[in-house]
Amino acid sequence: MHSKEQISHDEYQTTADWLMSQTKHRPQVAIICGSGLGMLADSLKCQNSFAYSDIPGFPQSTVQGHAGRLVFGDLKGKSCVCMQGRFHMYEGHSLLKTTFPVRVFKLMGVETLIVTNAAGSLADGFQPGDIMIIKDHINFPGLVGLNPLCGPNDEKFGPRFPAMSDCYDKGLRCLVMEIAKQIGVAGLLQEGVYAMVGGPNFETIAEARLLHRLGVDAVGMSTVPEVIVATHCGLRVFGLSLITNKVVKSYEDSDSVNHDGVLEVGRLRSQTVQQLVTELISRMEINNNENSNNAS
Ligand SMILES: O=P(O)(O)O[C@@H]1C[C@H](O)[C@@H](CO)O1
Ligand code: HPA
Repeated sequence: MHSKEQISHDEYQTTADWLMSQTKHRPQVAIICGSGLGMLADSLKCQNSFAYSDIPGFPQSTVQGHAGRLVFGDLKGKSCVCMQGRFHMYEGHSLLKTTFPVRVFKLMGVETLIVTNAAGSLADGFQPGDIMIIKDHINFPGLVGLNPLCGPNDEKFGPRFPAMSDCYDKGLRCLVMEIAKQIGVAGLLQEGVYAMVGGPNFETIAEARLLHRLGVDAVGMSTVPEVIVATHCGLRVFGLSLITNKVVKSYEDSDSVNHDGVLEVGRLRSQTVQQLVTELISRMEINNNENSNNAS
């Protein structure tokens, strides 16, 4: 059972200490790359990278389009760490394991987490290739008790009952809207609600209709556990979904979604996503509390 598994504070600290012994970078910003979005790491300068298989305590990526590499580097004067590949519940990882890197980042001094994902759209006005700023989420696994915060609470990371009503930072969302206007891609930008489902199968038509009626704008199989754990330990969060497909909602529709198509849209939009994230990092304010955090 997921909720019986525990990871001690010392285990997170061991991984953080190992990484800090292997790199001089002390990241302020962490980026998690969604399916097909691993190129976000390419803009980092003075890179140090580590295969997940070499990092003590790290799970392994098994999904195509998720390289399984942690890349440290500088971007526009900010120190960053980028996960080229994330962990999904459907791969068989517990939710604690899928979110393991987030707490490690916190212990390394990260203060802002940028999450990206590939997602299918339910909202009528969205098109494949659109980029949705996440303003809120619905945690479907969480509604049935699958939450990374289940089990004993580690007060050193955060409270037993954390608020989730403002987990996607409003200032960063407005900043990205502004950047999109300035770089001429505002027409691609949407804002909406992301819902996490367990996967790995894509939605049935009845499920798609249910999600649509519930007000979900985009659906995917990740991100929410990472955001919950990040919010719990006080990280500032920004999230975006690349809309890779429309979720089929009609029995008359002959379209169907597949992972190769998802990766293809990632490739097509990679430059725009990279530009938005790079400008965001460049312009965001950082507290400069070098490696100081209250989670240690
Ligand atoms: O890691 P993300 O959420 O970007 O991956 C999405 C959801 C599935 O893992 C996969 C389906 O194509 O892409
Ligand atoms: N559904 C769930 N996850 C996804 C989709 C989708 O349509 N597209 C990309 N990830």
